[in-house]
Amino acid sequence: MIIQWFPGHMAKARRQVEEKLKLVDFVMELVDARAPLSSQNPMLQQVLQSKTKMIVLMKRDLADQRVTENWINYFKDKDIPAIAVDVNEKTDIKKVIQLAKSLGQEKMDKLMKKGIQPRPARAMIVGIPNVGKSTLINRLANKKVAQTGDRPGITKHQLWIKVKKDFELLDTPGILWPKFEDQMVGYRLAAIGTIKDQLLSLQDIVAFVIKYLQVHYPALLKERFNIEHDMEDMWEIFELIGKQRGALESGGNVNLDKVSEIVLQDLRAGRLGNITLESPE
Ligand SMILES: Nc1nc2c(ncn2[C@@H]2O[C@H](COP(=O)(O)OP(=O)(O)OP(=O)(O)O)[C@@H](O)[C@H]2O)c(=O)[nH]1
Repeated sequence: MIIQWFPGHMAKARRQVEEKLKLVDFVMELVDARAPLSSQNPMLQQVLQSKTKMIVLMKRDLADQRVTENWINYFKDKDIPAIAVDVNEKTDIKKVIQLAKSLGQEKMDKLMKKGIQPRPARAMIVGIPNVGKSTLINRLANKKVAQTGDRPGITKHQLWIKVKKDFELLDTPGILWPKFEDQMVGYRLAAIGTIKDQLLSLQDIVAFVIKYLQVHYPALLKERFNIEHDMEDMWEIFELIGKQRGALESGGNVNLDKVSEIVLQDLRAGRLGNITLESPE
């Protein structure tokens, strides 16, 4: 597999997350609802150790709702509270706050039993690049929310966002790298736009997507590109799409990279329909 993060980079990211973890009671791990396992960080569990976490499946508006429900049950079976979110839905944001408050409350109850004074529960958001960390923080902060100010002895500029009177959020998320051990993971992450297209062959990513759609979403593929689920010749498929969408070179040949971009743009924008690229089964 050609994708590599510099080990130094990873170590630094991990250290930064570990530092911030000391400040919080629980963690909100953001994953992409279109590929919830592939977009998890492989080392987060080790980093978290016994810290409580909840999972937020982001971008549910682009994912397949039925599969998203399966994923929520999958995590719940592992005793991890999970919730799916479209950041543009206010009710989703409210549900995140409710769930976070209940986790925070559990934590506070435990601390109070040990004689510690009640205080707001604190959480941080972690996730791989582009999963929606900043957007969710902004929605939770809801702009008018006051920030509680620097706390001494902690990295400068680190602020607590007061989401509710009993729930505060660290204003900077923890960024962790995705896992690349498996080529399929790479394809899924590239398809949803988490990793740069240049890291894998654009045409390979699209061939992966088309094969997946032929098996799992044949009707959507047929509707958007008029491609049958049993068409095997990838060259023919690319040609068909290229001709439909005018992705041609000067000599009239189909431009394969242009076709690839069209398919990926359609997929990422949800124009193909609601699609999830991996299932719990
Ligand atoms: N459709 C949809 N798009 C979303 C959702 N949440 C975030 N996005 C989009 O995803 C993209 C990435 O969001 P960011 O908040 O910048 O992601 P991030 O995790 O902070 O990214 P890094 O700064 O790279 O670590 C943006 O274009 C957001 O608008 C969602 O629920 N639905």
